[in-house]
Amino acid sequence: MIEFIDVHKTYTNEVKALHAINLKIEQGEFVAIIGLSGAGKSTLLRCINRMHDITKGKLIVNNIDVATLKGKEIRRFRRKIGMIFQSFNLVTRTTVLKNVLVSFVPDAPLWRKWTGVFSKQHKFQALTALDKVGILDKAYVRVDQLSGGQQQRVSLARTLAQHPDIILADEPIASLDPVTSKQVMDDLKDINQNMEMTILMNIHHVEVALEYADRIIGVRKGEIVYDGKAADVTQDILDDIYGGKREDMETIEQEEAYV
Ligand SMILES: Nc1ncnc2c1ncn2[C@@H]1O[C@H](COP(=O)(O)OP(=O)(O)OP(=O)(O)O)[C@@H](O)[C@H]1O
Repeated sequence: MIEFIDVHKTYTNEVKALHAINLKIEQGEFVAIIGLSGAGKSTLLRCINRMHDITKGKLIVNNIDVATLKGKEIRRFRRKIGMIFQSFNLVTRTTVLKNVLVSFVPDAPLWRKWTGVFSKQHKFQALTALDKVGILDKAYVRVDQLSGGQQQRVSLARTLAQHPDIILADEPIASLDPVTSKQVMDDLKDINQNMEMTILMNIHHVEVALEYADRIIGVRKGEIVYDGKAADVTQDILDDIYGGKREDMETIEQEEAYV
């Protein structure tokens, strides 16, 4: 479970990115975080695996108080939290398989890291993950010879090979065409349903968020303004998340009342 208890995040430049966030996400949920650019979506996601430190409140992930982790504990903790990015974060000049095997590096003995020799078991796990996302046939192909969608699948396979409890997806389809986006979203849904991994995703494509996620969290100016079922999201709710149109309307109505 992921639990935010009155979490605040202020960056060193005084930008208040998160304000009084209270949130509980149960294991196995598929959640999409939506909101305008700069609303705080990435910050919220990146606090979960301690890429950013929170400045106030408490953040509990799988019964661990994230702020108390130090050094090696952070690395161990992160192994249970996979992350995929808009930019895929792959080493493009090497093979797909080697990119997936990298997920085992923290566990590998030092000599294996130096020589790049991985155990049969790790290779089997990496190939299984590639099979799971439908690109087993690309295992020995260099990443720079793959399409964007295939590269995102490699990144997903690398995450799956870790067997995480949680997958954080930061704009996973932002640089993909609609057809490839659908394949990646189908993969995420399948992983969520069949492997019971929690998926927490930042996304600008509202229609995709509503189609795939079970729960929507709407963030505006660092605050949660909607938290509920995707099926219950209305146009009014979207207007509220994206720019406070309703507030503007109320102001206009009040001004008109004075004329
Ligand atoms: N490392 C940082 N240092 C200082 N300020 C930051 C940093 N990262 C983000 N911010 C600021 O914090 C606020 C929230 O940013 P964040 O990236 O979380 O928003 P977002 O909703 O993910 O935006 P986008 O959709 O454009 O990715 C913004 O005002 C941003 O400029």
